[in-house]
Amino acid sequence: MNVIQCENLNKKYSSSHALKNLSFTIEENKITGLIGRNGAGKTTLLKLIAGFSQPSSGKVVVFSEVPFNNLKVSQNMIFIDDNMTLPQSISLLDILYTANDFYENWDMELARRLFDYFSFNPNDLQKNLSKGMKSTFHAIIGLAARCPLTIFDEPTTGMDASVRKDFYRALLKDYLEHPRTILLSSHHLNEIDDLIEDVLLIKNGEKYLQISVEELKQFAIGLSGKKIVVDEWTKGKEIIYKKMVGTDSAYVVVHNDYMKEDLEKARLNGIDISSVAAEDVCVYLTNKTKGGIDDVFDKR
Ligand SMILES: Nc1ncnc2c1ncn2[C@@H]1O[C@H](COP(=O)(O)OP(=O)(O)OP(=O)(O)O)[C@@H](O)[C@H]1O
Repeated sequence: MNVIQCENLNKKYSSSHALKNLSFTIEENKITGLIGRNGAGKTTLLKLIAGFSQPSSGKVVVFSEVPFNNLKVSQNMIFIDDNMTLPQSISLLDILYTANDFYENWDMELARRLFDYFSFNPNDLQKNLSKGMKSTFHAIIGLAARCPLTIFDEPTTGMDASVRKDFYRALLKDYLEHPRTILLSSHHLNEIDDLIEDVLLIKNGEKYLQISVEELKQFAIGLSGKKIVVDEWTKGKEIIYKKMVGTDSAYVVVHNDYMKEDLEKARLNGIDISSVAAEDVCVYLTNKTKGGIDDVFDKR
């Protein structure tokens, strides 16, 4: 069953066209990573799904309903980001007890355990937390609420590496015990590629790719060697990234649609063939130019 369905979704602001004709579906009980560069439209899309804003045109359907101002959607969904508005004058612990009354599936024991594990002071106020602690507290709410649709928009902002790891591990463990539909936007695909099942990659407000992480890991290969030989073996291929190495060698990333035998032949011709990490594939695919930042310097 699809929990989210978007059809030709557009969102225009006065100065920008943030989402352009986005169409996709998200299945129930999957963790999907929403990946895209700064300004790609991730937050805009997540807010439309959450029902916080309305599309300029096109359709967004969540739990078979239009999410804007919709009680069924808001009862079954939680949206976690670093701007969450929480009561400013009640203590952190009281916020958790308030959430306990609000969310049907709330697990107070899990919330307390995580709260203690991350060394929160029950009497602190949310407004006095550091940036990373605030994100961690919001993440606890997102996990313990166990909403059928859980949206995390850049949930790890400000968290240090160790807390980020703990959070992702907690998310995975809890998801395995209590499967639900989770949408997670992140700039760090390398940190979540063991966690998410599918990737929705958006570029300049458009859907670029929606595939499983496993497929993404096979999507591209890197060929390196003498430029003249690499050029020959990548002729007519979809080039995703290209850089010169030294004066006469090159590293080229291409969409992997080679036959096994051809790759063997390329190896015999002195080409080194390597896999490309899922995160790098996304970075290359969403680069403005094939050479990335190197092009700024090479064209002087
Ligand atoms: N309220 C707004 N008014 C005008 N433009 C907006 C507004 N919100 C977002 N935008 C524009 O829409 C585009 C997409 O922004 P959005 O915040 O959705 O991107 P993002 O992928 O979440 O970026 P980041 O990774 O930097 O958080 C950007 O060009 C942004 O400037």
